[in-house]
Amino acid sequence: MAPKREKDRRIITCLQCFKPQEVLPNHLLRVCMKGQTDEERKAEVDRAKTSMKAWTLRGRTWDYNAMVKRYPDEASRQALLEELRERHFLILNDPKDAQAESSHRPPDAAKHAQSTLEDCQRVLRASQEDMFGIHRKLMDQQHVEEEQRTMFRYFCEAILVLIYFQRPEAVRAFTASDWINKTNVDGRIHMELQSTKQSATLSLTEEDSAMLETYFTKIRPECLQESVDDQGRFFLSKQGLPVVNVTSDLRRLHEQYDLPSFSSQQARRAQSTMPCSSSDEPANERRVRKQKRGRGAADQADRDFGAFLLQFPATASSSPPTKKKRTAAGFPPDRVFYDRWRAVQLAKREEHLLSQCSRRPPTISKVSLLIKKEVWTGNCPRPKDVVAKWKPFTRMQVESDPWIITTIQNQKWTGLALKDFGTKGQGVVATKAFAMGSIVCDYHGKVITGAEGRKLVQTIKGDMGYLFFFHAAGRDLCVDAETFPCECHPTENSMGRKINHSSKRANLSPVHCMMNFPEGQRDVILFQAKRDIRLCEELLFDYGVKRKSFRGEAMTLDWLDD
Ligand SMILES: C[S@@+](CC[C@H](N)C(=O)[O-])C[C@H]1O[C@@H](n2cnc3c(N)ncnc32)[C@H](O)[C@@H]1O
Repeated sequence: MAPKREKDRRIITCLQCFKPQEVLPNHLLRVCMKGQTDEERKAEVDRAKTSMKAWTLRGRTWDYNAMVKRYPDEASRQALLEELRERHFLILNDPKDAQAESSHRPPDAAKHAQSTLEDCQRVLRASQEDMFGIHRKLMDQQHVEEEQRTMFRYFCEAILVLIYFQRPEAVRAFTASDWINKTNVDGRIHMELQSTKQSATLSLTEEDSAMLETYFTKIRPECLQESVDDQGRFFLSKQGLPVVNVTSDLRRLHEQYDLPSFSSQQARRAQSTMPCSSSDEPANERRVRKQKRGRGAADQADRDFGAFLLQFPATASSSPPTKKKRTAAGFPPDRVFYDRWRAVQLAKREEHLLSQCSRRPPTISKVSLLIKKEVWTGNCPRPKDVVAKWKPFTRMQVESDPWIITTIQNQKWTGLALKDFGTKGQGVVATKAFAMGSIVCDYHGKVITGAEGRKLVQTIKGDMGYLFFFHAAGRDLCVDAETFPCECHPTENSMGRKINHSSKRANLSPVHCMMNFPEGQRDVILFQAKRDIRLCEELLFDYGVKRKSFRGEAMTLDWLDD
């Protein structure tokens, strides 16, 4: 029987003797800090709590696949693996488990013997391959049976219960908002379960997080129904109702794989009380494992994903390596690298599509059209994902963007119209919505730089006609705003120069760029949307006019985010 422990007591490691203590203050008082003051002991307790918290946040789960990548040497890796097992770390994708699957204990034996963590987590390993298959199908937007979707949800619930030791109640109460507010810290996904009575912080591996994300983005939205109150919960039934019984879900997952069922309580008990030492493994099982793990498998395990990518470059247009090709090249026959390869390709394809809509965010129909033009048979990005990933330009993209370069030359900016604003004269309005970060147009005119520009900056104050910018890129430069229409476009309305001033309602920022024109680089002032601009809104920028008596317009330029 498991030793009696108070229900929610947290074990904290004493940083003096490095032994875990149930009641650290008492331990310090009696043993490690006997002769010291209460304040010193209190400070020590705080120090130990902080250390424990940091350890919990960093996680105690190691992924064997990540270890293979980091420690290609088989012998050192095995030594590390043994050490970690002895210290009761949780090893994901442990090669030891793969062989243990077929020889699981019958239900009765599991009831009587104290369950190990491996027993409790067996269902995750047994179902992993199937779940990756469902994950892949969902990513490919292929049809996934209702039953498989439900199993995938059970699997995600089981991850939280059996790997992260959450109580069924906490999993039930887990909300979409908890998930949305997660953060990535050094490759671990930190998430606060705010909705539980005692808020808990989980530190998920990227792999586990990817499964939950797939549920969240591909399965959950299909369950949402307008007439059903989902209470903002993360896990929903196919009717869109919050899941009620996580324990039953777990049991059904076990039944599906013909495995004895393990409860969350058993998993927590196994985690806190059962050693998970390699010596638990019967000698004959170990031998069988060694025999099964032939030289080929060891070699495969030593190869990392980087080598896989070198062998099979993942570009937007490349075909995925078939199982035959993967195995012929000495890589594992399973789909772990294959799946990662497809994820890399998907990202490249999204990048490729986004590069064709760099100036402004695309619409879903535009992305769908772009995808149609490609000859991709599978692994197609979803238009709405592409739209969601659109980001404002980086400086480098802007400076070489062919559309912007051409449009500066021909002054045919789209989505802009002149409007009469009475006392302030004409102004420019948006005839289409511009998303924050979009390049709207340029401030057209001859740019005067160097000594001449500096002289103008110093002497021209008070003269109308020059919109002068100073200290752009560490230099003084002015734009001739007097010659209108400009010499290069005598018949065109240069929209940028018709934009009125507002310091409070400015929706554009002037930014300085060195545009890469075919004839060479040139200074250009572009207007970038400071925020989303609505249809029919007047475009305004801050002229930088500080005093009424000052008749010129001056400003320091912003920089585009790199
Ligand atoms: C670059 S032009 C803008 C276009 C100008 N409204 C026109 O009709 O040609 C700058 C001039 O517009 C007028 N202007 C711009 N913003 C204004 C404002 N907020 N209020 C009044 N006049 C303004 C001023 O006469 C200013 O010198």
